[in-house]
Amino acid sequence: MRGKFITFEGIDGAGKSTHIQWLADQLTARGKTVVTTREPGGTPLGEKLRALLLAEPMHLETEALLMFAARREHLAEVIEPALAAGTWVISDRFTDATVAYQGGGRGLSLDKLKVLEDWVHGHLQPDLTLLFDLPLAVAQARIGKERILDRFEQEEADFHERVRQCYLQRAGQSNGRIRVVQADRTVDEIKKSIEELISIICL
Ligand SMILES: Nc1ncnc2c1ncn2[C@@H]1O[C@H](COP(=O)(O)OP(=O)(O)OP(=O)(O)O)[C@@H](O)[C@H]1O
Ligand SMILES: Cc1cn([C@H]2C[C@H](O)[C@@H](COP(=O)(O)O)O2)c(=O)[nH]c1=O
Repeated sequence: MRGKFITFEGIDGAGKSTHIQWLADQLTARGKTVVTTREPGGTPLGEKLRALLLAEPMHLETEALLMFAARREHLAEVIEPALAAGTWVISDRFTDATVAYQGGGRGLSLDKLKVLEDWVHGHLQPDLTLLFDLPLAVAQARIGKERILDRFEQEEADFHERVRQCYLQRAGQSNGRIRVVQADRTVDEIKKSIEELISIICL
């Protein structure tokens, strides 16, 4: 049987990474074979593109095209073969991030992004997307202390607010694919919500 494709989304510092390995362990305990991965990245070429994307200033369309180039490679080398082999794939970000960051944050035309989405994975969408949502101030307080900020994390508050609102808008239009997880709660409370949401597609 084909594996399931689960993605985690949210503004920077929302808590995605904290919960991804935990979910992988939960699914493994239920007998699933699971691979965890991330975007941009997930392949040797994708990781090189990630390093450029997170550090080098570039035109916003170049940024969107490189996100999709890395994604094309990721789909071909990791995601599609894994799903076909019955492995579950959990990805830290996917195309919803491009819509939220390059569309909502930077203002790139959503019509152009839709063309790229249809081209690169018109046949495939995540089975479930967990959107970690929380106030920007909470996310920034969490990451502020511990990181050298990358090119996206260094953007002004308005940028991140637009990203957050774009994610929420897309969730509302997703026919239930994108589930909002209230992320300004304790890790244990969030894990409980994730368990409930995952049981929907584990049945
Ligand atoms: N529910 C929570 N309550 C308090 N702190 C949390 C919670 N979830 C995560 N954190 C902490 O917040 C910080 C950011 O979490 P994490 O790295 O998981 O976020 P992220 O969404 O993966 O961020 P990014 O997209 O920027 O990589 C970490 O220090 C983590 O330990
Ligand atoms: C896939 C994708 C990512 N981004 C941005 C969002 C984040 O700021 C970084 C990735 O860093 P993370 O710590 O691994 O979350 O890249 C983007 O702007 N567009 C995308 O499509």
